[in-house]
Amino acid sequence: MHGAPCESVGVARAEAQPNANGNENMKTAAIIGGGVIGGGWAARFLLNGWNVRVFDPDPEAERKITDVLDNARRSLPGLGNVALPAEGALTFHPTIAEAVAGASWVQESVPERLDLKQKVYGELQQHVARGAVIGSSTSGYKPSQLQEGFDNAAQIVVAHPFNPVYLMPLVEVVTTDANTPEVIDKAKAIIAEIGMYPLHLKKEIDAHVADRFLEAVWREALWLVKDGIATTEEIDNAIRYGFGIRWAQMGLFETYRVAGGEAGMKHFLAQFGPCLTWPWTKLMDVPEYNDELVDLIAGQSDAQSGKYSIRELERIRDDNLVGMMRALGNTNWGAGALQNTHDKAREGAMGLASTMQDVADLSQPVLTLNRTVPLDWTDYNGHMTESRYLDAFAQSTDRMMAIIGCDADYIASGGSFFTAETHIRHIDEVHAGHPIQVRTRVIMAEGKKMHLWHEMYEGERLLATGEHMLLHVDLKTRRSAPPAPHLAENLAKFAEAHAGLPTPDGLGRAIGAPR
Ligand SMILES: NC(=O)C1=CN([C@@H]2O[C@H](COP(=O)(O)OP(=O)(O)OC[C@H]3O[C@@H](n4cnc5c(N)ncnc54)[C@H](O)[C@@H]3O)[C@@H](O)[C@H]2O)C=CC1
Ligand SMILES: C[N+](C)(C)CC(=O)CC(=O)[O-]
Repeated sequence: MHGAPCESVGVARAEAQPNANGNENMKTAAIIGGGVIGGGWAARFLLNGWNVRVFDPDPEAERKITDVLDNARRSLPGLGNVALPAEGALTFHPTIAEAVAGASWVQESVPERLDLKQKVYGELQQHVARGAVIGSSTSGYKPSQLQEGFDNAAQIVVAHPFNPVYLMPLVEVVTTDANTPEVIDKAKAIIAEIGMYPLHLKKEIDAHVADRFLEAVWREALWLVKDGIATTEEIDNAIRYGFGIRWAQMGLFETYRVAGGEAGMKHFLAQFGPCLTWPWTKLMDVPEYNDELVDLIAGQSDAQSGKYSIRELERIRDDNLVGMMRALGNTNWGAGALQNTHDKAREGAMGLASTMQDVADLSQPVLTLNRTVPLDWTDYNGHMTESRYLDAFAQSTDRMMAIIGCDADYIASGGSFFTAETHIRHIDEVHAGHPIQVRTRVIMAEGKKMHLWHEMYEGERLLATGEHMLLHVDLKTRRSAPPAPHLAENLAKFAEAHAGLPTPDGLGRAIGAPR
């Protein structure tokens, strides 16, 4: 179970959350082929609250999906700043007909062989409800090749993901004239709902967009190794110490625009356009695929990374992906901005209020944080590190400020709160991947002062308390000043309502002077 909103606090008025395992209102996805990619799709849907039904003839499929799910449960819940809904139910089925029953999304991820995929589509045509979307994970085939000869062509689209599907947001959506606008809209909406980014291509093309880049880079890298210019490790270093980091945040064109200096892209093109006719690339020329090439590449790869198991590499990759995407979230850019938008859309459903009107019961502490401890919040002691307690409480304070009306517009108009004093007590430890919630009380609101009391819980286990004194300031003079009347009024409502609650244990505590 992941982060169900707590019932006993002043949570936002929210739509009822579906509960795990068996709620018939839950959405259902069918996964046909549960290998590397199908397993990733299964995890993405499950952790976003969907029921998942799998068909895969491999007797090892259940174990393999469980392994992928372990990785996903470890990394995805902490990616965003809002808890995920309760997990759906995962079931395995002996036939395609049984697996697709009740599914509104069917994702085909069988091996990349057109004859095999078409055989599967023949069965899907007979059993999938016509209102459902059928997405194919194919890396290279065009949707017209998958639709050909089937009378349900309208519901078949390419939905090409990236590995690991549970963390990577991009899905290339490729359609044809056979697809109805309803199917395309539904496909895009469901992809967005599970936290991904649907990139709808203007036309179909072999290998879509991203794999064409990857193929070009891959071919050139194989040449560089074959010709003895660089090893696999040196090529990886050229990417990870160089353009790979840039690409992750600005892509290709925006990066080159900046590289053109003040004159931007035109200057960049004037400077580097002529290189297009220089012998910088062998892109159209493919190295011969033979045992010698395989031994060379695989041998260097073993020497480079053989000290790690694939499982270890997956975890290193996932830790890094989560850390990078969370860093991009702090600057609200690229994949981080996408995650922030996804979080924002789910706040209400997870019991988090944004305004006074959202708060169902003013007399109770307000739920101001409902999230999972992310991988990058832990330290060498293997638990959430101390600075993140302040981070979490600061997020709670920000939400409380927004609720009383000190939102982005108010701050832009010149008023805000500064924290004058903080006291945090660490009561119990908590680990990455665990759900935490903060409940907040207004202890006192007088003139410029706002005195807040935060309690952090995992379930009903108290983890920490934070006592914070804030002062309202005029951002022009940088001096304390009275808040706008509507803020003062809202704060007073909370202070009055919370005054009826028992005095919190530890309120006003200081670290005593040495005796
Ligand atoms: N591995 C990657 O990096 C990516 C792969 N893809 C695409 O995803 C698809 C699947 O690739 P992977 O997951 O890598 O392959 P995989 O080999 O890991 O998994 C394929 C799974 O399909 C199952 N299978 C075989 N025949 C089946 C059938 N008739 N019905 C149901 N299941 C069947 C196999 O038992 C296996 O578990 C391919 O189209 C591939 O191009 C897309 C993005 C990335
Ligand atoms: C190698 N590949 C063509 C299967 C890769 C993809 O399709 C996307 C990815 O995850 O890199």
